[in-house]
Amino acid sequence: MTDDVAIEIRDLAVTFGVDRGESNVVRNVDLDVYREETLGIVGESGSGKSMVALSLLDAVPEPGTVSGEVTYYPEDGDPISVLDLDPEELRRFRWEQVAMVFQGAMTSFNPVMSIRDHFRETLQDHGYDVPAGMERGKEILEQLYLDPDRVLDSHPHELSGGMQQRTLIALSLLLEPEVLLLDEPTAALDLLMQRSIIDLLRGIRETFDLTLVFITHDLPLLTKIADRMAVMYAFDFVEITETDQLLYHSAHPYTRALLSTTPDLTTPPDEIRTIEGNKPDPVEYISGCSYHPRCPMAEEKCHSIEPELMTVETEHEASCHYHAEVPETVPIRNNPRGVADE
Ligand SMILES: Nc1ncnc2c1ncn2[C@@H]1O[C@H](COP(=O)(O)OP(=O)(O)OP(=O)(O)O)[C@@H](O)[C@H]1O
Repeated sequence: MTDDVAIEIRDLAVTFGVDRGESNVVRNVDLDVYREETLGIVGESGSGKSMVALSLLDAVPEPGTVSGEVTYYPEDGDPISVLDLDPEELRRFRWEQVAMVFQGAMTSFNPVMSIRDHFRETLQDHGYDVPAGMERGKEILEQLYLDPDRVLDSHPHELSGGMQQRTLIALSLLLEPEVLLLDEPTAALDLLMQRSIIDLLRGIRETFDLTLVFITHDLPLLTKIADRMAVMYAFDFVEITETDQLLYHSAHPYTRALLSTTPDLTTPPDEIRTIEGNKPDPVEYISGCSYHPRCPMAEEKCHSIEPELMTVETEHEASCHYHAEVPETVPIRNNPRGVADE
Protein backbone atom coordinates (compact mmCIF):
# COMPACT_ATOMS: atom_id res chain seq x y z
CA MET A 1 0.00 0.00 0.00
CA THR A 2 1.23 3.45 -0.80
CA ASP A 3 -0.02 6.47 1.03
CA ASP A 4 -0.71 8.79 -1.85
CA VAL A 5 -4.31 9.82 -1.94
CA ALA A 6 -6.77 8.60 -4.59
CA ILE A 7 -9.87 10.36 -3.22
CA GLU A 8 -9.99 13.28 -0.83
CA ILE A 9 -13.28 14.11 0.86
CA ARG A 10 -13.63 17.42 2.67
CA ASP A 11 -16.56 18.83 4.59
CA LEU A 12 -18.99 16.55 2.79
CA ALA A 13 -22.61 16.92 3.79
CA VAL A 14 -25.79 15.34 2.44
CA THR A 15 -29.21 16.61 3.42
CA PHE A 16 -32.79 15.78 2.57
CA GLY A 17 -35.76 17.99 3.22
CA VAL A 18 -38.34 15.82 5.02
CA ASP A 19 -41.72 16.54 6.63
CA ARG A 20 -40.14 16.86 10.08
CA GLY A 21 -37.47 19.29 8.89
CA GLU A 22 -33.95 18.84 7.52
CA SER A 23 -32.48 15.35 7.56
CA ASN A 24 -28.68 15.53 7.77
CA VAL A 25 -27.62 12.09 6.66
CA VAL A 26 -23.92 12.92 6.14
CA ARG A 27 -22.42 15.60 8.39
CA ASN A 28 -19.23 17.41 7.46
CA VAL A 29 -17.22 14.33 6.66
CA ASP A 30 -13.46 14.41 5.98
CA LEU A 31 -11.76 11.28 4.68
CA ASP A 32 -8.80 10.29 2.50
CA VAL A 33 -8.81 7.09 0.46
CA TYR A 34 -5.25 5.98 -0.26
CA ARG A 35 -4.25 4.61 -3.62
CA GLU A 36 -4.34 0.81 -3.83
CA GLU A 37 -5.61 0.30 -0.32
CA THR A 38 -8.78 -1.47 0.74
CA LEU A 39 -10.66 0.91 2.99
CA GLY A 40 -13.52 -0.58 4.95
CA ILE A 41 -16.42 1.65 5.95
CA VAL A 42 -18.39 0.13 8.80
CA GLY A 43 -21.22 1.29 11.04
CA GLU A 44 -24.79 0.53 12.05
CA SER A 45 -27.55 0.42 9.49
CA GLY A 46 -28.66 3.94 8.63
CA SER A 47 -25.46 5.63 9.81
CA GLY A 48 -24.79 7.18 6.38
CA LYS A 49 -22.35 4.75 4.77
CA SER A 50 -24.17 4.42 1.45
CA MET A 51 -24.70 8.16 1.23
CA VAL A 52 -20.95 8.74 1.51
CA ALA A 53 -20.32 6.18 -1.26
CA LEU A 54 -22.98 7.70 -3.51
CA SER A 55 -21.49 11.15 -2.94
CA LEU A 56 -18.15 9.93 -4.29
CA LEU A 57 -19.93 9.47 -7.62
CA ASP A 58 -22.20 12.49 -7.17
CA ALA A 59 -25.04 9.97 -7.31
CA VAL A 60 -27.09 10.87 -4.23
CA PRO A 61 -30.74 10.41 -5.24
CA GLU A 62 -33.08 13.38 -5.62
CA PRO A 63 -34.08 15.36 -3.63
CA GLY A 64 -30.89 14.98 -1.62
CA THR A 65 -28.37 17.81 -1.79
CA VAL A 66 -24.62 17.34 -1.51
CA SER A 67 -22.11 19.95 -0.46
CA GLY A 68 -18.40 19.97 0.25
CA GLU A 69 -15.55 18.68 -1.89
CA VAL A 70 -14.72 15.31 -3.38
CA THR A 71 -11.43 15.36 -5.26
CA TYR A 72 -10.29 12.38 -7.27
CA TYR A 73 -6.59 12.13 -8.09
CA PRO A 74 -6.10 9.88 -11.11
CA GLU A 75 -2.81 8.03 -11.40
CA ASP A 76 -2.10 10.12 -14.49
CA GLY A 77 -3.68 13.48 -15.11
CA ASP A 78 -5.09 16.41 -13.24
CA PRO A 79 -7.22 16.17 -10.10
CA ILE A 80 -10.96 15.97 -10.73
CA SER A 81 -13.48 17.83 -8.62
CA VAL A 82 -16.27 15.25 -8.74
CA LEU A 83 -19.12 17.41 -7.48
CA ASP A 84 -18.40 19.96 -10.24
CA LEU A 85 -18.55 17.55 -13.20
CA ASP A 86 -21.24 18.11 -15.82
CA PRO A 87 -23.57 15.17 -16.63
CA GLU A 88 -21.49 13.90 -19.57
CA GLU A 89 -18.22 14.12 -17.62
CA LEU A 90 -19.89 12.37 -14.73
CA ARG A 91 -21.19 9.56 -16.94
CA ARG A 92 -17.66 8.81 -18.12
CA PHE A 93 -16.12 9.27 -14.68
CA ARG A 94 -18.49 6.75 -13.13
CA TRP A 95 -17.37 3.70 -15.04
CA GLU A 96 -13.95 4.68 -16.30
CA GLN A 97 -12.40 6.09 -13.11
CA VAL A 98 -14.54 5.00 -10.19
CA ALA A 99 -17.04 2.13 -10.48
CA MET A 100 -19.57 0.92 -7.94
CA VAL A 101 -21.04 -2.49 -7.13
CA PHE A 102 -24.19 -2.57 -5.03
CA GLN A 103 -25.85 -5.21 -2.95
CA GLY A 104 -28.18 -7.48 -4.91
CA ALA A 105 -26.79 -7.75 -8.41
CA MET A 106 -30.20 -8.48 -9.89
CA THR A 107 -31.34 -4.89 -9.56
CA SER A 108 -28.24 -3.69 -11.41
CA PHE A 109 -28.88 -5.87 -14.47
CA ASN A 110 -31.59 -5.41 -17.06
CA PRO A 111 -33.50 -8.73 -16.84
CA VAL A 112 -34.32 -8.87 -20.56
CA MET A 113 -30.74 -8.36 -21.74
CA SER A 114 -28.11 -11.09 -21.96
CA ILE A 115 -24.90 -10.58 -20.01
CA ARG A 116 -23.06 -10.27 -23.35
CA ASP A 117 -25.31 -7.33 -24.26
CA HIS A 118 -24.60 -5.68 -20.91
CA PHE A 119 -20.87 -5.92 -21.56
CA ARG A 120 -21.19 -4.78 -25.18
CA GLU A 121 -23.45 -1.85 -24.36
CA THR A 122 -21.14 -0.63 -21.60
CA LEU A 123 -18.19 -0.65 -24.00
CA GLN A 124 -20.16 1.04 -26.79
CA ASP A 125 -21.62 3.73 -24.53
CA HIS A 126 -18.14 4.76 -23.48
CA GLY A 127 -16.65 4.64 -26.96
CA TYR A 128 -14.39 1.64 -26.26
CA ASP A 129 -13.27 -0.85 -28.88
CA VAL A 130 -15.87 -3.61 -28.50
CA PRO A 131 -13.91 -6.74 -29.64
CA ALA A 132 -10.88 -5.80 -27.54
CA GLY A 133 -13.12 -4.93 -24.60
CA MET A 134 -15.01 -8.23 -24.84
CA GLU A 135 -11.70 -10.11 -24.75
CA ARG A 136 -10.76 -8.22 -21.65
CA GLY A 137 -14.21 -8.94 -20.17
CA LYS A 138 -13.67 -12.65 -20.72
CA GLU A 139 -10.32 -12.52 -18.98
CA ILE A 140 -11.86 -10.76 -16.00
CA LEU A 141 -14.69 -13.31 -15.84
CA GLU A 142 -12.07 -16.07 -15.82
CA GLN A 143 -10.21 -14.30 -13.03
CA LEU A 144 -13.44 -14.51 -11.08
CA TYR A 145 -13.68 -18.26 -11.76
CA LEU A 146 -16.57 -17.94 -14.16
CA ASP A 147 -16.91 -19.70 -17.53
CA PRO A 148 -16.92 -16.62 -19.81
CA ASP A 149 -18.94 -18.00 -22.71
CA ARG A 150 -21.53 -19.61 -20.53
CA VAL A 151 -21.98 -16.45 -18.49
CA LEU A 152 -22.03 -14.09 -21.50
CA ASP A 153 -24.70 -16.20 -23.19
CA SER A 154 -26.92 -16.18 -20.10
CA HIS A 155 -29.60 -13.81 -18.94
CA PRO A 156 -29.18 -12.52 -15.37
CA HIS A 157 -31.87 -14.80 -13.88
CA GLU A 158 -30.08 -17.87 -15.25
CA LEU A 159 -27.13 -17.24 -12.94
CA SER A 160 -26.96 -18.05 -9.22
CA GLY A 161 -26.69 -15.17 -6.72
CA GLY A 162 -22.95 -15.66 -6.32
CA MET A 163 -22.42 -15.81 -10.09
CA GLN A 164 -24.47 -12.66 -10.61
CA GLN A 165 -22.46 -10.79 -8.03
CA ARG A 166 -19.16 -11.91 -9.56
CA THR A 167 -20.45 -11.02 -13.03
CA LEU A 168 -21.36 -7.55 -11.80
CA ILE A 169 -17.86 -7.14 -10.35
CA ALA A 170 -16.43 -8.19 -13.74
CA LEU A 171 -18.65 -5.69 -15.54
CA SER A 172 -17.58 -2.94 -13.17
CA LEU A 173 -13.93 -3.63 -14.04
CA LEU A 174 -14.51 -3.66 -17.78
CA LEU A 175 -13.47 -0.05 -18.36
CA GLU A 176 -10.42 -0.37 -16.11
CA PRO A 177 -11.43 1.94 -13.26
CA GLU A 178 -8.81 2.72 -10.66
CA VAL A 179 -11.27 2.67 -7.77
CA LEU A 180 -14.05 0.20 -7.04
CA LEU A 181 -16.74 1.06 -4.48
CA LEU A 182 -18.49 -1.98 -3.06
CA ASP A 183 -21.65 -1.37 -1.04
CA GLU A 184 -22.66 -4.53 0.83
CA PRO A 185 -21.62 -6.62 -2.19
CA THR A 186 -22.01 -9.93 -0.39
CA ALA A 187 -25.03 -9.18 1.81
CA ALA A 188 -27.45 -11.46 -0.01
CA LEU A 189 -25.02 -14.38 -0.22
CA ASP A 190 -24.35 -17.35 2.06
CA LEU A 191 -21.23 -17.44 4.21
CA LEU A 192 -19.24 -19.66 1.90
CA MET A 193 -19.94 -17.49 -1.12
CA GLN A 194 -19.15 -14.34 0.87
CA ARG A 195 -15.82 -15.79 1.76
CA SER A 196 -15.00 -16.78 -1.78
CA ILE A 197 -15.93 -13.32 -3.09
CA ILE A 198 -13.62 -11.76 -0.51
CA ASP A 199 -10.79 -14.02 -1.71
CA LEU A 200 -11.53 -13.09 -5.31
CA LEU A 201 -11.57 -9.39 -4.49
CA ARG A 202 -8.19 -9.73 -2.84
CA GLY A 203 -6.91 -11.35 -6.02
CA ILE A 204 -8.32 -8.81 -8.45
CA ARG A 205 -7.10 -5.95 -6.31
CA GLU A 206 -3.57 -7.19 -6.85
CA THR A 207 -4.02 -7.99 -10.53
CA PHE A 208 -5.63 -4.69 -11.46
CA ASP A 209 -3.85 -2.40 -8.96
CA LEU A 210 -7.24 -1.37 -7.63
CA THR A 211 -8.22 0.87 -4.78
CA LEU A 212 -11.21 -0.66 -2.98
CA VAL A 213 -13.74 1.04 -0.75
CA PHE A 214 -15.77 -1.70 0.91
CA ILE A 215 -18.93 -0.75 2.79
CA THR A 216 -20.68 -3.13 5.12
CA HIS A 217 -22.13 -3.53 8.57
CA ASP A 218 -20.49 -7.00 8.68
CA LEU A 219 -17.41 -6.23 10.72
CA PRO A 220 -15.93 -9.76 10.83
CA LEU A 221 -16.12 -9.92 7.04
CA LEU A 222 -14.40 -6.58 6.69
CA THR A 223 -11.49 -7.67 8.88
CA LYS A 224 -10.62 -10.21 6.18
CA ILE A 225 -10.03 -7.64 3.47
CA ALA A 226 -9.64 -4.10 4.82
CA ASP A 227 -6.22 -2.51 5.34
CA ARG A 228 -7.84 0.39 7.13
CA MET A 229 -11.27 0.94 8.58
CA ALA A 230 -13.40 4.03 8.96
CA VAL A 231 -16.18 3.72 11.54
CA MET A 232 -19.35 5.73 10.97
CA TYR A 233 -21.64 6.82 13.72
CA ALA A 234 -24.44 9.35 13.45
CA PHE A 235 -23.60 10.38 9.87
CA ASP A 236 -19.91 11.10 10.44
CA PHE A 237 -16.70 9.13 10.91
CA VAL A 238 -15.74 8.68 14.53
CA GLU A 239 -12.61 6.55 14.15
CA ILE A 240 -10.20 5.87 11.27
CA THR A 241 -7.18 3.62 11.49
CA GLU A 242 -5.49 0.43 10.32
CA THR A 243 -7.54 -2.71 10.80
CA ASP A 244 -5.47 -4.36 13.55
CA GLN A 245 -5.13 -1.09 15.41
CA LEU A 246 -8.90 -0.69 15.29
CA LEU A 247 -9.56 -4.23 16.46
CA TYR A 248 -7.11 -4.28 19.34
CA HIS A 249 -6.53 -0.64 20.29
CA SER A 250 -9.63 1.27 19.30
CA ALA A 251 -9.94 4.59 21.04
CA HIS A 252 -13.60 5.46 20.51
CA PRO A 253 -16.27 4.08 22.87
CA TYR A 254 -18.63 3.48 19.95
CA THR A 255 -16.09 1.36 18.06
CA ARG A 256 -15.52 -0.70 21.20
CA ALA A 257 -19.27 -1.13 21.68
CA LEU A 258 -19.60 -2.17 18.04
CA LEU A 259 -16.82 -4.72 18.43
CA SER A 260 -18.35 -6.03 21.66
CA THR A 261 -21.76 -6.50 20.10
CA THR A 262 -20.46 -8.20 16.96
CA PRO A 263 -21.40 -11.86 17.23
CA ASP A 264 -19.21 -14.56 15.74
CA LEU A 265 -20.16 -18.11 14.87
CA THR A 266 -19.48 -19.26 18.42
CA THR A 267 -21.68 -16.66 20.13
CA PRO A 268 -24.77 -18.36 21.61
CA PRO A 269 -27.98 -16.58 20.51
CA ASP A 270 -28.83 -15.59 24.09
CA GLU A 271 -25.51 -13.78 24.40
CA ILE A 272 -25.92 -11.60 21.33
CA ARG A 273 -26.00 -8.02 22.58
CA THR A 274 -26.98 -4.71 21.11
CA ILE A 275 -25.63 -1.28 21.91
CA GLU A 276 -27.85 0.31 24.54
CA GLY A 277 -29.76 3.46 23.76
CA ASN A 278 -31.48 4.80 20.68
CA LYS A 279 -30.02 5.05 17.22
CA PRO A 280 -29.35 8.64 16.18
CA ASP A 281 -32.01 10.43 14.20
CA PRO A 282 -30.75 12.44 11.20
CA VAL A 283 -33.38 15.13 11.77
CA GLU A 284 -32.47 15.68 15.40
CA TYR A 285 -29.52 17.85 16.40
CA ILE A 286 -27.47 16.48 19.25
CA SER A 287 -25.25 19.02 20.95
CA GLY A 288 -21.68 18.08 21.78
CA CYS A 289 -20.57 14.56 20.90
CA SER A 290 -23.22 12.70 18.90
CA TYR A 291 -22.48 9.52 20.87
CA HIS A 292 -22.85 11.08 24.34
CA PRO A 293 -26.46 9.89 24.92
CA ARG A 294 -25.24 6.27 24.65
CA CYS A 295 -21.70 6.63 25.94
CA PRO A 296 -20.72 5.12 29.31
CA MET A 297 -17.89 7.66 29.60
CA ALA A 298 -19.82 10.83 28.81
CA GLU A 299 -18.83 13.84 30.93
CA GLU A 300 -20.12 17.39 30.98
CA LYS A 301 -17.80 18.42 28.15
CA CYS A 302 -19.23 15.72 25.87
CA HIS A 303 -22.70 17.26 26.18
CA SER A 304 -21.60 20.64 24.95
CA ILE A 305 -18.41 20.42 22.86
CA GLU A 306 -18.35 18.45 19.63
CA PRO A 307 -15.08 16.47 19.36
CA GLU A 308 -13.24 16.68 16.04
CA LEU A 309 -11.22 13.72 14.81
CA MET A 310 -8.07 13.81 16.96
CA THR A 311 -4.77 12.09 16.43
CA VAL A 312 -4.45 9.08 18.73
CA GLU A 313 -1.18 8.08 17.12
CA THR A 314 0.22 7.99 13.60
CA GLU A 315 -2.52 6.88 11.19
CA HIS A 316 -5.06 6.64 13.99
CA GLU A 317 -7.75 9.24 14.57
CA ALA A 318 -10.75 9.18 16.87
CA SER A 319 -13.32 11.83 17.71
CA CYS A 320 -13.49 11.41 21.47
CA HIS A 321 -12.42 13.95 24.09
CA TYR A 322 -11.25 11.10 26.29
CA HIS A 323 -9.66 8.86 23.66
CA ALA A 324 -6.55 8.29 25.79
CA GLU A 325 -8.65 6.75 28.57
CA VAL A 326 -11.04 4.74 26.40
CA PRO A 327 -9.05 1.49 26.05
CA GLU A 328 -8.79 1.07 29.82
CA THR A 329 -12.33 2.16 30.54
CA VAL A 330 -14.42 0.40 27.89
CA PRO A 331 -13.60 -3.29 27.55
CA ILE A 332 -14.05 -5.21 24.31
CA ARG A 333 -16.04 -8.28 25.22
CA ASN A 334 -15.40 -10.79 22.48
CA ASN A 335 -12.82 -11.86 19.98
CA PRO A 336 -12.80 -8.87 17.67
CA ARG A 337 -11.81 -10.88 14.65
CA GLY A 338 -14.97 -12.94 15.11
CA VAL A 339 -15.13 -15.65 12.51
CA ALA A 340 -12.15 -14.18 10.74
CA ASP A 341 -9.56 -15.87 12.97
CA GLU A 342 -7.53 -18.29 10.92
N1 LIG B 1 -34.16 9.29 -0.27
C1 LIG B 1 -33.96 9.56 1.03
N2 LIG B 1 -34.62 10.57 1.65
C2 LIG B 1 -34.42 10.84 2.96
N3 LIG B 1 -33.57 10.15 3.75
C3 LIG B 1 -32.90 9.13 3.19
C4 LIG B 1 -33.03 8.78 1.80
N4 LIG B 1 -32.24 7.71 1.55
C5 LIG B 1 -31.63 7.43 2.72
N5 LIG B 1 -32.02 8.27 3.70
C6 LIG B 1 -31.57 8.28 5.10
O1 LIG B 1 -30.18 8.53 5.13
C7 LIG B 1 -29.62 7.92 6.27
C8 LIG B 1 -28.34 7.24 5.86
O2 LIG B 1 -28.67 6.18 4.98
P1 LIG B 1 -27.58 5.23 4.34
O3 LIG B 1 -28.29 4.37 3.34
O4 LIG B 1 -26.41 6.01 3.91
O5 LIG B 1 -27.17 4.35 5.61
P2 LIG B 1 -26.25 3.07 5.65
O6 LIG B 1 -25.31 3.31 6.78
O7 LIG B 1 -25.67 2.79 4.32
O8 LIG B 1 -27.28 1.97 6.06
P3 LIG B 1 -27.46 0.45 5.55
O9 LIG B 1 -26.32 -0.30 6.16
O10 LIG B 1 -28.79 0.07 6.12
O11 LIG B 1 -27.43 0.50 4.06
C9 LIG B 1 -30.67 7.01 6.86
O12 LIG B 1 -31.19 7.61 8.01
C10 LIG B 1 -31.70 6.93 5.77
O13 LIG B 1 -32.99 6.77 6.33
